[in-house]
Amino acid sequence: MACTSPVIVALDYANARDALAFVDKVSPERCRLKVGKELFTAEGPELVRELVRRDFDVFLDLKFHDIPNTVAKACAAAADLGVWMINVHTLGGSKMLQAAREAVAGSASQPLLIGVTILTSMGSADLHEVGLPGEPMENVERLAALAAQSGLDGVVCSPQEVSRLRQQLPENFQLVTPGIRPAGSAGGDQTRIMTPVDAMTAGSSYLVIGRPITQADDPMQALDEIEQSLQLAVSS
Ligand SMILES: O=C(O)c1cc(=O)[nH]c(=O)n1[C@@H]1O[C@H](COP(=O)(O)O)[C@@H](O)[C@H]1O
Repeated sequence: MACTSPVIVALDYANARDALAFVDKVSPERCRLKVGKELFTAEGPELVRELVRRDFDVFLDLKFHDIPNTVAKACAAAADLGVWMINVHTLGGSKMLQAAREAVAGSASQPLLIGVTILTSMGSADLHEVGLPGEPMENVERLAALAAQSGLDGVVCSPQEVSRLRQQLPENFQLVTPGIRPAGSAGGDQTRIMTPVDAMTAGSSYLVIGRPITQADDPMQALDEIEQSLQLAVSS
């Protein structure tokens, strides 16, 4: 049975043992899983293959950002792992994005190819520091349009930009949103945040959620409460 939940749990654990202790308690129908830089650097592709073998939809979040040739080869290697979704940085520019698109199109498994716009940890002061003028919203709009023109399947953005992007981009364009914080949970290093229900109401396709689940005293209860809030919102 395919997963119908929008929740992608970010497995930001230091090692496979800790990650699998969480994974053992969930099923592929219940949620999707994200493997990012910490876990991948520690454990490599074998853990990714194991999650794919267990039938999970895996988002391999390595945010490739390099010259077009290197990114294309990295995307092809990521696609060969059989993952469901991969990502690249849109700030790599259209030539890099198109090279990534061609590489994924030529792969056997053809994962969804998603472009990171402006990291959800960044506010306007952080953008100005690196020479990007304006507010996060206008930068995200510009980079999302570039991703769409370059043939990507969607973008990573904050939930705060979703309702604007939904008016500008094709209906099937995937809006993948980290920066999700249930009411009362710590923001941590995230700047542009929203609750799970508000993000879905705005039009997010997927909610990427890490610490509010993985660092909770009871991760399964935290996941359960998020799921229940989403179900309540749908039925009300
Ligand atoms: O590409 C991502 O997944 C990503 C992009 C972004 O702009 N912001 C962002 O937080 N992420 C990832 O989403 C996850 C969010 O984790 P929490 O802040 O713990 O919920 C982390 O694994 C980040 O690496």
